[in-house]
Amino acid sequence: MKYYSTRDNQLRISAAEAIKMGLSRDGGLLTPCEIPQIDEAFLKKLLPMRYQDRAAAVMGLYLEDYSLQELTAFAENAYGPDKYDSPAVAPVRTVDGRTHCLELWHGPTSAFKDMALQMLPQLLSAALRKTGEEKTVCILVATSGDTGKAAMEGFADVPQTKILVFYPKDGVSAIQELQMVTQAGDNVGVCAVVGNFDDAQTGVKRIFSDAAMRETLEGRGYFLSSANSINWGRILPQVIYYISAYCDLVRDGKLAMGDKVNFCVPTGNFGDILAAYYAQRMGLPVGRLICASNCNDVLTDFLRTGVYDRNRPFHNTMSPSMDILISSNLERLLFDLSGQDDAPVKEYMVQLAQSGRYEVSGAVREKLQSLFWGGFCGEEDTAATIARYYRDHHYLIDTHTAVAAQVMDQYRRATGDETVTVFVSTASPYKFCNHVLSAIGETPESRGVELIGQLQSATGVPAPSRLAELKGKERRFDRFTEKDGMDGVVLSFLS
Ligand SMILES: N[C@@H](CCOP(=O)(O)O)C(=O)O
Repeated sequence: MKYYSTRDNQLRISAAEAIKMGLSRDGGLLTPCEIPQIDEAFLKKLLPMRYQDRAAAVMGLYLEDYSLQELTAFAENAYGPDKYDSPAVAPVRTVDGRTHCLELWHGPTSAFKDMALQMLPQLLSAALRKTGEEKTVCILVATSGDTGKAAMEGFADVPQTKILVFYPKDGVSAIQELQMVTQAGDNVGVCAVVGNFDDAQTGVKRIFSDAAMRETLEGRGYFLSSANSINWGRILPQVIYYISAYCDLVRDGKLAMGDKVNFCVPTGNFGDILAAYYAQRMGLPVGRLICASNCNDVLTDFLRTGVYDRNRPFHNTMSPSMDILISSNLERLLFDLSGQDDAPVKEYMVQLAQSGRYEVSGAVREKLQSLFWGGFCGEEDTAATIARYYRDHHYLIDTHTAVAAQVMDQYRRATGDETVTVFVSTASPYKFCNHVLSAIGETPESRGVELIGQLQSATGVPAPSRLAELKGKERRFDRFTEKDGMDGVVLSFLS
């Protein structure tokens, strides 16, 4: 299967090349030319399998230039017991008869990003071999908190790679920041940007498409790629867990094969919910995709009106990983809903860059609204939802998961839809101890990593060991830059 770009549907490159490049040279997102179809027979085969084997089977549908043997080995490495504290890898926890929670934070950095970022370095290293690449790849990452740490954890000391992460100064949680600035590895770098996540992501994308920068780096033996969800090698491993969750529900008698399920996904960059959309496009019986935002509600408005308008205040919230107003992966959805026509997509993206706003055609809006439903959850409701889940279910959820849980309720009230719904839990509550403690009625007694013990004592819920181990770790990075200085940081990192 070949890959093309959302801004050039005549392009044809292999999966290995797409993963190696990360982003198309034309600024578009690399996307499979066909969506492989799955049926009940395929799902039945997956039912008794472990997550690792399901992962290899699903990825094999898209990555024709990788053998099943390779993919199986990658999945064993990515999701083994040395990495995941749950043998199920992505367990589905039942809240009530028609509500389940897909927990995606059992990996090494306690966020859903591990699900893809324990896999991507292996796919990328193989891509370097398969394409005969001799230069070193430098992965540039923009993060609003979770991707940066997960990407560094995955790429640390991987041969022929370097990784540089930009995060918004004062825009991530204390524990997310500590996770990043204490990262081990000789090939890693971290830099705060004075600005928000959109500034960091726009800066990274600008560097990617800067021909002069590319030439300079080539002369030094480097080329750039991405570990953000703009890389297809990030999205594909995320498709797996939606299919796997469905199989778990059927296997455990919570759903009959063929019955539809809704997914409610907290999302900022639109990558996680896009993966659910691909699962649905492949033939997974999915009803509605519920897109949950915090008060950075640009996606809610877009799904309700067809107008994307980022000209609005940027809020720093207690769910910082979703503090985003430019959602990169929407571009893949628009391309698909436009019948894989690159012309309208290019036009939307030019308008977005020039005025921060675009409006999709009536036909695209109708398709969007039949597939998706958007809602947002403010700060008070986020805290109240954490408190409610803890009180009613003794279930401790993080701020992002709470946004999803609350928007799921809004959806049910607004539509009366009683379809079984899985809401997605994207991070451990221990990454956001201060807000979680306050939400459950405790007064945080200190800050940052010091609060892990307090949350554990207050709730009896065990903290992920890797987070507990952060205490006392040496801070290796303290660099920061204005957004205009990001190029200089890249050049000095790759000097
Ligand atoms: N929520 C992200 C922001 C980047 O999104 P990605 O899915 O494109 O990597 C984060 O936590 O960094």
